[in-house]
Amino acid sequence: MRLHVADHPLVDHKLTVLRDEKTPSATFRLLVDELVTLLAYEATRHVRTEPKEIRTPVTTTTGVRLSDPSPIVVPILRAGLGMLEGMTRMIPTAEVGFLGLQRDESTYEAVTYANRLPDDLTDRQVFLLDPMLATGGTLVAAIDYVLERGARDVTAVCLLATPEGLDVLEKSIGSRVDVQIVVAAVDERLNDQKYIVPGLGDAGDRLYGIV
Ligand SMILES: O=P(O)(O)OC[C@H]1O[C@H](OP(=O)(O)OP(=O)(O)O)[C@H](O)[C@@H]1O
Ligand SMILES: O=c1cc[nH]c(=O)[nH]1
Ligand SMILES: [Mg+2]
Repeated sequence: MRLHVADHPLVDHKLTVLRDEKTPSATFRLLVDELVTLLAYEATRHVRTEPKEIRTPVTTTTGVRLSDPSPIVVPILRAGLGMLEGMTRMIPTAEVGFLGLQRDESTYEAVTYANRLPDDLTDRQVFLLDPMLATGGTLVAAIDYVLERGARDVTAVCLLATPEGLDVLEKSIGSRVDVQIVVAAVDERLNDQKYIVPGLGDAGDRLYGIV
């Protein structure tokens, strides 16, 4: 497993506003979108390209274009939906699949309630989007899901992670496939309710306002 933690003052600034409990949903949504755009730069460093001949006003030259088959971007509902627009703006040819996973409030286990993904993900680059990597249960379930469908090139883009969650991910997934995790920050720990500390609260509720 490869972990990349963004180290950039703009990311830190936006994250601080995001964490503030006084930040309203409208601003929160905007900031999530902006943060994903910044993280996408690193997350797509190895996006597949192929050569493309073009003619400039001066000469012909060989550039690149995003390869076929196109990458597939998968927001994990609900909160991951807030990251979709920012990511597809960066990869306009990407296809979009959906995974609905919700953490059970008493067992903290991830329960799958929806999926709309191609059956065959062989040779597809997959970008999973979820702002919160807390216990790691949700991301492990999502990665297992795409691995079962043949994906081998998987990048997860998250805003916050915990050391505990990253540990779970490494133990569960790390030996099976080389997954890349791109995060804005790794926070201190989980609290007794398995919330990220200092964190930003419930990302889905803060994005969409419905508890
Ligand atoms: O690492 P974990 O301990 O599994 O927790 C992380 C998950 O919890 C949140 O989703 P939630 O279950 O609140 O669903 P929501 O996005 O619909 O609010 C978050 O968006 C992650 O998907
Ligand atoms: O802190 C947390 C943990 C899980 N899910 C969230 O939305 N926030
Ligand atoms: Mg939630």
